[in-house]
Amino acid sequence: MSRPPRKAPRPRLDGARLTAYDVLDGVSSRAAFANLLLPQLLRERQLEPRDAAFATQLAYGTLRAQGTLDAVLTGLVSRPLAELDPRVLDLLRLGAHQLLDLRVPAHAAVATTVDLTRAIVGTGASGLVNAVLRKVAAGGDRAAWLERLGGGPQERLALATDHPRWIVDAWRDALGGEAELEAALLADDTAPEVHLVARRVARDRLAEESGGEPGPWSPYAVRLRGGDPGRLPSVRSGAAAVQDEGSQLAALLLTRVPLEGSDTAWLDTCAGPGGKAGLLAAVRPDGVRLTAADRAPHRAELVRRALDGVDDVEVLVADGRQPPWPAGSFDRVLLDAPCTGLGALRRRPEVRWRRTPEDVAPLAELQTALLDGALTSVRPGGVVAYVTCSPHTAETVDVADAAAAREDVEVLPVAPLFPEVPDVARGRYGQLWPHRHGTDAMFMALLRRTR
Ligand SMILES: C[S@@+](CC[C@H](N)C(=O)[O-])C[C@H]1O[C@@H](n2cnc3c(N)ncnc32)[C@H](O)[C@@H]1O
Repeated sequence: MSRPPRKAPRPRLDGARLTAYDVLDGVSSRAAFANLLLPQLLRERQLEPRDAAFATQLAYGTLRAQGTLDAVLTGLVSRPLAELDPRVLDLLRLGAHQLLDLRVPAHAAVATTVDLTRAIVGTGASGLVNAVLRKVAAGGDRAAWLERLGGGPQERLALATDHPRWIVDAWRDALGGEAELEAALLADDTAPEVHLVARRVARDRLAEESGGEPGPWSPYAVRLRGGDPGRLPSVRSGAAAVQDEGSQLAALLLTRVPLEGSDTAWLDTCAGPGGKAGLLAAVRPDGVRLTAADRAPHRAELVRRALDGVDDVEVLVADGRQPPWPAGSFDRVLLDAPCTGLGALRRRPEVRWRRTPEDVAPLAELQTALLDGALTSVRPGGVVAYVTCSPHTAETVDVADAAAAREDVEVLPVAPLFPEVPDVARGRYGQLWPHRHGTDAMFMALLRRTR
């Protein structure tokens, strides 16, 4: 009996690099979100902590640096990058990131990427990857490549900080100049700390339980240095939750002014998945009923779960542009509007390359209609907090200014309501920044219906 021919041994693939590649592939071929896919793969594959950390660094770093990596690769392949097999492009980016941004020795970065290419795409492609990555290595480190790529100061800043040019321009506009621009862009490239919100547990007890520190701005915030918040008993019971300290301030803004007359009906008009509604439910005075609505049934379901067991709340599926409740039903309304999410780029490394300037105008139109709906929902004398996790002027100041131009609307300046938070004023409105406050870049406006 003849023995079957032995298969050539497959190179042992490096678990961290394979996992990073699978994240890049999920993002480019299925529009996956890296911050959801990566933890799932790490759980399934049970990588050693060191490998898991390396996979995270590789995947997030490659996704963030895509623009710079593509600028380098463009000159080294004979075809436009868009015409390459997308798997090959992801592998080239993964290899180039190790060569330019990490202290991985060139031979290791090239050899491991070639092995991956052979296993994932085939031998033919591995030759191309080998040749291109050798040219990347021969061109020196990131600084040398940036010098070679040239461009004007703004283009260089975009490449050096791994941001698309249009976002650099939007940041400059929102910051009012160059002074903090580079610091703001670099802060966007740093993984955020995990923040907790103490909803039905004392903040000090939560800090003790988690080993974290009280947050500097929100009286409910705890900032963690590490560890898995999902293991904490308070998080498991729903007494605490993961929530950026900036989002906590944005929800608290709604509560910071006294009202004349009734103050018993609060509305969160875009509530899914329920983070801010959870905090509002916890901090409202006795006798206040909270209504939380979302247009998407599955998002409303998430709100229902977030508020499970909480008294005096109602969760509805409703379109905030055409409120189904009578006009003037509420004393306070939070509108945490759908937006580009450009203020949370630290959390979602691929979003800066997925979003385009064309996304902004339709969102601004939706935000304007939602703010109109929120102002219809609030009674004369009541307040609307308009917040976004984007600092882009068209989604923030422009939307709020347009509403403020109505004769029945008055702007309540935000900064005096947060005396403990430095440098929060953006004119009459409020703006948090990662580089200033260690939070997402949340925008906040507070409007009162005068009649
Ligand atoms: C920024 S998220 C809200 C986050 C939420 N406030 C929190 O803290 O967890 C925006 C939400 O608006 C919802 N939305 C989008 N268009 C809407 C509309 N026309 N009416 C009501 N909700 C809408 C989306 O489904 C999404 O859940």
